[in-house]
Amino acid sequence: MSHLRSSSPDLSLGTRIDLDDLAKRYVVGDTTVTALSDVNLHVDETAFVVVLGPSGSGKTTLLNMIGLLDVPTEGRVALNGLDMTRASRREQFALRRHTVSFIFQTFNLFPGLTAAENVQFGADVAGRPRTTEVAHEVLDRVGLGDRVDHFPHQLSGGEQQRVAIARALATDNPILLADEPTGELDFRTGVQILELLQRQAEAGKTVLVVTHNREISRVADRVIELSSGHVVSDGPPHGGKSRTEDLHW
Ligand SMILES: Nc1ncnc2c1ncn2[C@@H]1O[C@H](COP(=O)(O)OP(=O)(O)OP(=O)(O)O)[C@@H](O)[C@H]1O
Repeated sequence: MSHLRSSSPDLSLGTRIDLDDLAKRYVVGDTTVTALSDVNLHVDETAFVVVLGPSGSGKTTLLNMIGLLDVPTEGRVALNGLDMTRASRREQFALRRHTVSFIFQTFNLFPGLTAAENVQFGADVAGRPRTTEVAHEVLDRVGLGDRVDHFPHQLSGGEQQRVAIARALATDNPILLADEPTGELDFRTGVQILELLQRQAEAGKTVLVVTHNREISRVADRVIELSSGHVVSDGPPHGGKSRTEDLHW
């Protein structure tokens, strides 16, 4: 994989995710936990994709595989057609840096940095030029142009999640991976965050949201349902895609 250079701008172009015959097993003492098995998944559209499943079904493990944060026990993970299971750590680092961005349930902002500095950090990590301008531009885009100098503790939960989304957008990476991004938020704020994520998919990103909340899956373009580490269904939401106004939880 010598074509994979750490600073290659080509790496950020695609949004294709391929998981082939994937399995992940954890060995703890005498017990082997199968977190994922026989997973075959292909995402090559820019879309709002929801991975739905109950607690322990393997959602976070799946996200970690796609985000190259962990390696599978069996099978293949490819991003933009590049087989990451055969790549060196350095090559994985390069691809991760230019392809995926993460959004977490608990926001994971740096408490000692302002909103703008948190977002600028994302742009810096991705090696983008003019990161101060980028930070202000994306904070404007998520509706926080008037909060740039606020620290996380001076922001509401929803605003903190917007900063986290802005930090992910500041990387300009094509795939956004969000683990229960509305889990800490009240219903109304959660819906606003979903709308913001939907807009990113409409603007050309692949947005993959992991949740146990079936209601959220109603507004997805595609729902991948996990049960005990298996993909049990994959397609548009039952009854068609709903509008966020029709959600209740
Ligand atoms: N590092 C680990 N070591 C051992 N077992 C693990 C590890 N990580 C996850 N597991 C197990 O793998 C299974 C899947 O875990 P995972 O966190 O992916 O599920 P999840 O669907 O994201 O759950 P939740 O919604 O509760 O976060 C669970 O049975 C869990 O106990």
